[in-house]
Amino acid sequence: MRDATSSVTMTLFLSIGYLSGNFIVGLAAFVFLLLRAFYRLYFHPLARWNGSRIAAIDTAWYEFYWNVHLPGQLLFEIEKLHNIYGPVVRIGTNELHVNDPSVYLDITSVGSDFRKEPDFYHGISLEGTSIGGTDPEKHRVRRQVLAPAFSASTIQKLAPLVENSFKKLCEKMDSIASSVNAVNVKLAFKSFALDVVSEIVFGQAFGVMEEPNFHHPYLDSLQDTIRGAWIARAFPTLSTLSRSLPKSISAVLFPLPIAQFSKVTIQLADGNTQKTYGTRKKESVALELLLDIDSAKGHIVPPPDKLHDEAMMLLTAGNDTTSNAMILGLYEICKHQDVHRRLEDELRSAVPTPSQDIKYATVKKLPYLTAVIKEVLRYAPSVPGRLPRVVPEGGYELYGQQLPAGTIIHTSAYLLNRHPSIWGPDCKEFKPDRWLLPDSSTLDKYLASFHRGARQCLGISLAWCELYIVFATLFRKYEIEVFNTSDADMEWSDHLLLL
Ligand code: HEM
Repeated sequence: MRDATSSVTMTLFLSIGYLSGNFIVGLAAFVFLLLRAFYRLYFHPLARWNGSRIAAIDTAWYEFYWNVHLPGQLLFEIEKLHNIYGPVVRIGTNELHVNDPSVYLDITSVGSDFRKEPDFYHGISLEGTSIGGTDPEKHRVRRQVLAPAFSASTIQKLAPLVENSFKKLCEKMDSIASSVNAVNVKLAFKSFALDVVSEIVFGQAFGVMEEPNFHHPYLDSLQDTIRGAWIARAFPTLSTLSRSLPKSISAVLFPLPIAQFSKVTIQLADGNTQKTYGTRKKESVALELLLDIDSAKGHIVPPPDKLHDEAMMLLTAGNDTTSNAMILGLYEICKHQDVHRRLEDELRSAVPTPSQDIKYATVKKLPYLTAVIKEVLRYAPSVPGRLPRVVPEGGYELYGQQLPAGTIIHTSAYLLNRHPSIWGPDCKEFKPDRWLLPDSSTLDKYLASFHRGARQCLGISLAWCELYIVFATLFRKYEIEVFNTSDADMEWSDHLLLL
C-alpha cells in the first residue's frame, strides 16, 4: 500500500516536473521572441525607418503572407507603404525598399559594390549561374563567357533565325485562325520565345511551336516553376535540400515542375558536343561557350549538373520575360486605337506590301515602333518586383542616414518606371509619345525593366530583336482586335515575373 502511494506520488511529481520543464522552455522562448521583436522594432539600426512593423519583426512570415497566402501581392502592398511613408520603407528586419530613381541609379552605377543578396537569389534561382551567382568575381567570368552568344552583334547576325521563327509561327496562327477565327496568342508567344532562346542556348530549337495549339509540357513546367518561386523563397531549406540530393532521388522526393524540364535540358546538354550548327558559328551557342575552357580567363568548365543549371536558368530568363512583354504590349496597343493606327501607318510606309518579309534591320530604325516598345517595357515590366542588393563594406548614406554594411536595399521596376518625378503626372498612362519628345533620350537610363550596371539583363539585345520582329510583323500583316479579353483578364501579380 505504502509502495503504491509512493509510486503515485512519484508519477505526479515527475509529470509536474516534466510540465514545468516544458513550461520553462516555452516561457524562455516566448520571452526571447518578445525581446527580439522589441529589439527589432526599437533598437535595430533600421528602427528609424517607417514601414511594416510585422515585417520588421519577422520578414519570412510577412513575405509568406503577402506573396504565398495572397499570391504575388507584396509589390502592391509595398506600393501602399510608399504612398504612406515616402521613398524609403522598411519591409524586413534588415531590409528597406527604396522608390527613388536617383538611389537606383547610384546603386547600379558602374563600379558600384552593391551585390545581389544571396538568400533571395538562392531561393529563387540556381546558385552559381549567370542569374543566381552572387560572388562578383565568379559572376564577371561567367558573364564574359556567355556574352558572345547574347551580344548586340551576334543578335544582329542571328536576326534571320528570329525572323524565320516568327514567320513559322504566323503560318501556324493563320491555319488555326482559318478554322476558329481567334488565336490564343499567350501560348503562341511563349512557344516562340522558348524556341528562340533554346536556339541561342543549345544551338537548336525545342520545337515547341510545332505542337498542336502550342500545348507543350515544357511551357506548363516553366509556368508552374515560376508559380513556385515565392514558395521556394519561403522555404529555402527545402529547395537547398532538393538541390543537394542526387537528381534521381530529388525528383522522387521533390517532384518539382522544373525537374521535368530539367530532364530535357540534360538530354540536350549532353548531346551538345557532337552537334554541328550549319553556317552558324559555335561561339553563338551558349552551351558551347560554357564547354570551352578558353572562353574567358579564369573560366572553369562547369560539371554536368552545373551546366544544366545554367542552361535551365537561361531558358527560364528568356521565355516568360519576353513573351509577357509581347502579350501585354499587344493588348495595350490594341486598347489604344490612336497608338494602333499610328503604328500601322509607320509600318505601312516602311514595308509597303504586307506580304513582304519583315527584317529586323529595317524595323529597328522605326521611331514610333521603338517608342511603343519602350513604353510597353516601361508600363508592364516583365520583372516587376524587388531585386535586393546588399550594402557593401563601409556602409551607405541614404537620406542623410548611414546604413550599415549588410543592409538589404530593394528596388522594383514597376514602381521606378512609374515614378512621377521622372515620368510626369501621366506616369500611369500608356503613352508612347513620351519617348519622342526632344529630350526623351534622357529617359532611357530610368527605364528599370532590364535593370542596370553589372547585373543588367544579359538577354537585352535578344529581347529587343524579338519584340521588334513580333510587333512589326503583327501590325503590318494583320488586322488585329482583342477577342473575349478584358482588363480583368490582363491583371497581373508579381511572381518574380509577371503572372
Ligand atoms: C522583355 C524581356 C526581358 C526583361 C524585361 C528582362 C529583365 C531582366 C532583369 C530585370 C534582370 C535582372 C535580374 C536581377 O537582377 O535579378 C535580368 C537578368 C538577366 N536576364 Fe533578362 N530580361 C528579359 C529577357 C531576357 C532574355 C531573352 C534572356 C535570354 C536568355 C535574358 C537573360 C538574362 C540573364 C542571363 C540575366 C542575368 C544577368 C546577370 O546577372 O548578369 N533575359 N533580366
